[in-house]
Amino acid sequence: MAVLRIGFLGPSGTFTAQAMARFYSGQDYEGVPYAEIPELFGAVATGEVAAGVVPVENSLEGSVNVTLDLLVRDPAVVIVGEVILPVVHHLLARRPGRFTRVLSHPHALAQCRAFLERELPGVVREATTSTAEAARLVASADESWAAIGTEEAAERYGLVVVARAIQDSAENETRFVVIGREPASRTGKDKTSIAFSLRHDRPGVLYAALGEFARRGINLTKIESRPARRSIGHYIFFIDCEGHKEDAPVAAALAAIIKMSTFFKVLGSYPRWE
Ligand SMILES: O=C(O)C(=O)C[C@]1(C(=O)O)C=C[C@@H](O)C=C1
Repeated sequence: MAVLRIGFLGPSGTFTAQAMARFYSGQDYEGVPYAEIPELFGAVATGEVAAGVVPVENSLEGSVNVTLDLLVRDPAVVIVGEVILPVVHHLLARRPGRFTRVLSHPHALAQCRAFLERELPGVVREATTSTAEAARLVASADESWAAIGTEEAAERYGLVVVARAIQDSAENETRFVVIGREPASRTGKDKTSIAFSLRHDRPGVLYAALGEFARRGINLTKIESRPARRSIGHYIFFIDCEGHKEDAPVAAALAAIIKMSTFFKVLGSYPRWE
């Protein structure tokens, strides 16, 4: 059988690469790095790769907005799995010293805010497309540049770990989703992700929508709203619930919500990460 080609937010040494390795452990696969999340969605949609792994939310910083927006907008892509990983950041450099610039993914810089304010006040923070890309750039830059990233990135790009575990919380973790073109099959331990916009024609519609889950005893694992990218006051709600969209109670709740919605999309039903 042909080796599975799996897209991930690269280059090698990102947290997304770790998530891919966990999800596909024991399987014969080849990781294909993409520098940007939209490009990776495109590669999954066209079949250039069989599936892709992207970050979706972090326990300190919240959602990865570009991923949520693409899950809503891309008609060819569904969530087929999830991975939740502890995220431990290190300060990486060519050698210890005084730093003038620190590079990383904006989410990583934000997850280390307290350390940066305390230990590197006034040092310029520069956003990169991933933590590993920051390490790759620092490896060939001035010695006063540092990166925030994984130990694996330090090894891969020839850097040393200057400060360990610099994230604001020891409990820091990121949830990743695996995206594909064909829905995942039902396992009995599934989760369903939906996105919808509600009609504005009567009070209490969000309350009514949540009630459809509550009165069927369906547990929600996430609720979030994002701007619908129109004018103020228009939102898209993102809900994750336990169960598969074909389980009778979930199917009934979703059917009721569709009737209250101006937009509705099942982003996927997939095995829960445990
Ligand atoms: O840059 C990386 O290493 C990534 O995999 C991206 C990412 C993110 O987008 O949140 C993933 C995990 C961490 O939360 C920090 C960065």
